[in-house]
Amino acid sequence: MTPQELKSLVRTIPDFPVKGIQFRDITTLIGNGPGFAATVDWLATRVKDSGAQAIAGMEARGFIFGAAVAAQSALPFLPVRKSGKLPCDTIGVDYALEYGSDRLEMDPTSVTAGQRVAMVDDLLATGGTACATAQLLRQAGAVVSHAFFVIDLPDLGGAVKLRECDVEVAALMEFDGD
Ligand SMILES: O=P(O)(O)OC[C@H]1O[C@H](OP(=O)(O)OP(=O)(O)O)[C@H](O)[C@@H]1O
Ligand SMILES: Nc1ncnc2[nH]cnc12
Repeated sequence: MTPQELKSLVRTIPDFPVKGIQFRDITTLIGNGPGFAATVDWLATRVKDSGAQAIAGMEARGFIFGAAVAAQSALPFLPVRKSGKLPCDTIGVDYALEYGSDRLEMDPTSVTAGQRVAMVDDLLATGGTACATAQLLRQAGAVVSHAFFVIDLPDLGGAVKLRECDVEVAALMEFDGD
């Protein structure tokens, strides 16, 4: 499937979760078997080329793609979770989103010192989630140099912000604000 065909599988819902947001919904993409497989293949190829030794995915939509890519690549998967979900001691970080704020936490012992960890998520908007995740992973001892997304919303500046945090970015498709 071409990137353009994959893009056509993403559904846009206006005014969700708040008025003025064009919500780019991957439900319809992952609901298409060949589309989901081609998306995971695209991500797995980039992860392999990056030399990553593990994949971190951000709850919740990052788990869908991150875990699939990790399993296909036979790499460890590190879940970066929303606040209060992990039963162990955690490290955490608060961050801002396109439509609010949140907190992410992880088990610091899930990373080994110097491990090269790539981030995988469904969508890059302001970059708040991915920058916060890079900060957490680095605090735990990881080397974080790459992030891979299905969707980038370039108007929101996430790729620029991530490069400022020394993270290289690649995305399968882009949506302009409209
Ligand atoms: O670049 P940013 O501005 O940080 O936005 C991108 C993040 O927003 C969405 O997650 P959300 O927090 O809505 O959670 P969900 O995956 O649980 O739906 C999306 O899955 C990314 O993780
Ligand atoms: N416009 C958007 N659509 C889907 N998920 C998002 N996460 C942040 N902004 C988003």
